Amino acid sequence: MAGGNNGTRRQRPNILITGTPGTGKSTTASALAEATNFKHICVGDLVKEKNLHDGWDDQFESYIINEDLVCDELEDIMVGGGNIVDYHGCDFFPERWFDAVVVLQTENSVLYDRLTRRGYSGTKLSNNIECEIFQVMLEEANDSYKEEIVVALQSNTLQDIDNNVARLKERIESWRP
Ligand SMILES: Nc1ncnc2c1ncn2[C@@H]1O[C@H](COP(=O)(O)OP(=O)(O)O)[C@@H](O)[C@H]1O
Repeated sequence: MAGGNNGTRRQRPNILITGTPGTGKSTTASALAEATNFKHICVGDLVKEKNLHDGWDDQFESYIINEDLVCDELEDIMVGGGNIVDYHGCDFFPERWFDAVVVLQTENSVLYDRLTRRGYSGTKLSNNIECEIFQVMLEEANDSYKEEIVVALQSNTLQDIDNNVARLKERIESWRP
């Protein structure tokens, strides 16, 4: 993990929202960005838009993200704070970028339905369900960031989204450099 925490220089915090695909990162991040006037950065979309990848992976049916290009692209933006970043991974970002790391979690049956509706099937579907069962994203967050900034939140219902956004908004508003 590169660098220490020099977040104290930011006037506003940066929040990372992570979790297995389908847990509601994008929905939560965009609602939170709207509620706080922060910038929502969907890393998946950025990778596609700016070609920050090394091609398409047929097996995983996704782009092979180029982590160095993503970090270079975001560095200047992150320095200023006020960002809500969403991505289904967190171990390659510089630790110093984030003041809170939120891991969204969803019950297996609920996640299964969401991913099926999204058109996932076969290995792609089972890989993602396993990722959630084994809490891979929570473990990655705990391995990559200080315990006190990692928070796991349930994302099963629309009410959960409202609660999570309200809670995170409060945390953002009470944050001090
Ligand atoms: N907590 C939730 N309750 C109900 N539906 C949800 C919830 N979170 C996400 N969804 C729905 O599940 C789908 C995937 O959500 P999305 O935000 O795109 O997930 P992610 O960004 O983690 O892949 C969307 O159709 C969204 O409306």
